[in-house]
Amino acid sequence: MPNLATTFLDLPLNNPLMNASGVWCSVGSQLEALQESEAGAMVTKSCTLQPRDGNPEPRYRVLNGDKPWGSINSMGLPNEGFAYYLRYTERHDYESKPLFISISGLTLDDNLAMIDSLKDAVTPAILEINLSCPNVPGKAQLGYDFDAMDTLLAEVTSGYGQRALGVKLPPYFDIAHFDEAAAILNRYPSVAFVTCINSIGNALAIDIDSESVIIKPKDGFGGLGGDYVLPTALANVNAFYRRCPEKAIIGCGGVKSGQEAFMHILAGATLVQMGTALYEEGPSIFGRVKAELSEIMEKKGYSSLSQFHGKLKTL
Ligand SMILES: O=C1NC(=O)NC(C(=O)O)N1
Repeated sequence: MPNLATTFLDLPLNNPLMNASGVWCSVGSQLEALQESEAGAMVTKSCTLQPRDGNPEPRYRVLNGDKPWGSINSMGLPNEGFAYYLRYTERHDYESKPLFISISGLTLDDNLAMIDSLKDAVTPAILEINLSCPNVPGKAQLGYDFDAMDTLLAEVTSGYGQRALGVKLPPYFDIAHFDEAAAILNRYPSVAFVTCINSIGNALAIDIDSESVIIKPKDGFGGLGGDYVLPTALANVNAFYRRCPEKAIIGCGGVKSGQEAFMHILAGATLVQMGTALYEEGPSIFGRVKAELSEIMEKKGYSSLSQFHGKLKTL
């Protein structure tokens, strides 16, 4: 029986699967469901300092109906506010699985205020800073502004006392951008992990019958997830895996079965997050994907993740 156990930042996990921030993790009942699920770890919804309602609905849709190829969303960072998730970090059962807390401050000061409280709380929760929400009207994705990202990381790593933290990146599509983003990240040793990718920002889905967009915010422009983004997600995982040998990579994007989880791990991901597929199937997905990954490993004769982690072959 293959062993799906792994470690992340020296913490033991019984498997590499977890939710993507934003999916099934905004309120206590969802977080408790993840706690009870077979996920190996879990992350909270990216929070802002104050609670937010987010964008008007409809703001999430699956694409191509009965056989959905993915999703489009423009949630707009709806969340209960930082204090709510900080309170959850105080009641999480860390023995059962690690917890990540995701923050997405609307300003640098908001991010620094949240980090200061987190540092004082001395919580075991692992900080993932979201640099890539594409859906707050008027707010550019930090991950696409390299100077701003560099400034933020300098302030944040120092504000967090050089404690290990990670960043959630947008997808990049140019080798020069992989090089430049990795060069910035490598200047910050306390950036211990990189989560690739967030949704592909500002896609546009059209319904031919109504001749209309299908989500309300931003004239229908929203982040793309699901099958559509798998090749881009794998490329970003592998690009940062190659460029950041001292950092762990968390893969996110297009994972709906053991197959894509295997691909992400082969490409260099230590942990694998699920978004769209979790949104549609619910937390039972973790048991299914665990079994599928285990079956693939069995067939290939792998008894542990380390036997194929990062071992993607080239031609
Ligand atoms: O970082 C984010 N990525 C998304 O695709 N959607 C959410 C959101 O809109 O809140 N945030």
